[in-house]
Amino acid sequence: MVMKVASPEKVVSITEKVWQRVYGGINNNGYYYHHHRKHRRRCSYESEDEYEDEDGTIQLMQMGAERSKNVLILMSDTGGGHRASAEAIREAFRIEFGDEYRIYVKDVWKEYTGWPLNDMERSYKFMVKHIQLWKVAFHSTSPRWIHSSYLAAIASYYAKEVEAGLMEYKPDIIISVHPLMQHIPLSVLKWKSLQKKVIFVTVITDLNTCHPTWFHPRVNRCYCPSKEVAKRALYDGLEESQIQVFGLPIRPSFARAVLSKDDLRKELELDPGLPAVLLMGGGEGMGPVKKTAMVLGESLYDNDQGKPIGQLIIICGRNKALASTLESLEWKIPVKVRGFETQMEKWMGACDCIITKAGPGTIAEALIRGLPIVLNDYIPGQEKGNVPYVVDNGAGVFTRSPKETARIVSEWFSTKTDELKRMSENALKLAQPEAVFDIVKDIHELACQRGPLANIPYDSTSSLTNVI
Ligand SMILES: CCCCCCCC/C=C\CCCCCCCC(=O)OC[C@H](CO[C@@H]1O[C@H](CO)[C@H](O)[C@H](O)[C@H]1O)OC(=O)CCCCCCC/C=C\CCCCCCCC
Ligand SMILES: O=c1ccn([C@@H]2O[C@H](COP(=O)(O)OP(=O)(O)O)[C@@H](O)[C@H]2O)c(=O)[nH]1
Repeated sequence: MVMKVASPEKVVSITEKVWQRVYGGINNNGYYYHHHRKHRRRCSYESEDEYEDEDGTIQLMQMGAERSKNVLILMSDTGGGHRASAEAIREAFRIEFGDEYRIYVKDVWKEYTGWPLNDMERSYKFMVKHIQLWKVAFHSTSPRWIHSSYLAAIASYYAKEVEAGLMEYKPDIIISVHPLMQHIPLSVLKWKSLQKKVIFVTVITDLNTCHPTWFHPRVNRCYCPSKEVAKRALYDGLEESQIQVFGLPIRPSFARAVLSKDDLRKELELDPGLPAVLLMGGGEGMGPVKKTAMVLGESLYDNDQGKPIGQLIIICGRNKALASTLESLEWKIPVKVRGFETQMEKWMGACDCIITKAGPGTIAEALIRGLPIVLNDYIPGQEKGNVPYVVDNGAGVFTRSPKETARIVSEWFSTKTDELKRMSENALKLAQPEAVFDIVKDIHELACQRGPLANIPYDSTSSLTNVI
């Protein structure tokens, strides 16, 4: 719908009225003069030609079409990967589309609901510490009838709170990057008759053996990071048209980093000449980090020559106890112990290989940096399949033994440098640095196909409490 008006003052007053009706306020950027085009990538229905007017009368796009679209990314800090992917998507939207999208990254469960939804971080940490418990929880909840009924019950119990949490951000698009954030919000959208208006997409952040809660038949798109996951999605009942395989979304700073290894080492105060191994365990510093560090501290020291053959960087993430224990130790080789780092692309860029548990985010980042990977642990269930993904593609090895890990890295730094090089090349072949851009462009396409903004009546829909 195009509205013609005689003067700018008039435009403002009509716009104001509509903004007030739909959003309860005035948005200064929410109206559109056809000579004022802000971003070349805007949806084609906003093209200048369509709205050209010979007499120069100012034309106004459909109300709200030029306002920023609200995108709500649902995540939880259960591990570090969901936040990292959410931030990657936010950054890619900003790079590709400027202020056309306003992005909110939120753990709506934590902010708005009660137990157990608001306590997932702690429960998850507890469960993965008692790994058998996690294994049972993961596998026993895999059948659809079990997780669907359980999540439906939670959805009804917390309907009002989830509704408030979602509606606060007035989303035009909802992106879930978490396995437990499909069913409940989609139920709420259905109850509010908003399903046809709000675009809902899932971005899966597990590379292979992901939990079936990721797959919900009512999503507009399900972005799978690998063909293996896409097969699972099809098997679980999603249509081919719902599935896209681009890769796991990694922060654009990884794809766009330009600094050389030498410069990074200078900046991070590392030894410029010694090969470097990065040791980590996801956002929470999990896995056999301490034991591995201690064995490496010995094996990377050449006793015959009385000098180190490598240096060690340990990133402990949010595990403060681990960081302070490691800091208190004496080392024969150069060692850097760090807590939670926000510029992982720099630390990875300064190193020659990595030792990590099989976290999908860390793996995908290491592949982009061409780092051969020693996988020293995995969480049963969702991380199990990441091991063959790396090993079968020749980008790394798997061993749970700290001694074996130390032996492998020492050889890579001395007698087997050719193997290190070959694995680095294989890692680069597997890398998908553009995935996050492909994902946001596809979401943008979906938004364009939906046409001008739907004027979603967030304020006027009846409360869920009347529906349930
Ligand atoms: C006989 C059966 C009775 C069923 C009763 C249900 C009891 C519910 C108890 C436990 C729930 C267990 C949930 C298992 C499904 C989780 C799916 C999954 O894959 O989760 C993974 C994430 C963390 O992922 C990390 O992400 C990284 C990605 O970058 C990376 O992959 C890393 O490797 C991963 O570790 O796990 C969670 O988020 C788990 C949250 C723990 C929830 C704690 C229990 C709280 C109870 C209920 C919450 C409501 C949801 C219940 C869902 C039940 C059905 C699935
Ligand atoms: O100090 C740290 C440690 C980890 N990470 C990031 O946290 C994510 C970890 O995700 P992964 O899937 O590997 O494991 P999870 O922590 O989810 O189990 C990766 O993007 C890491 O780069 C980070 O930014 N800073």
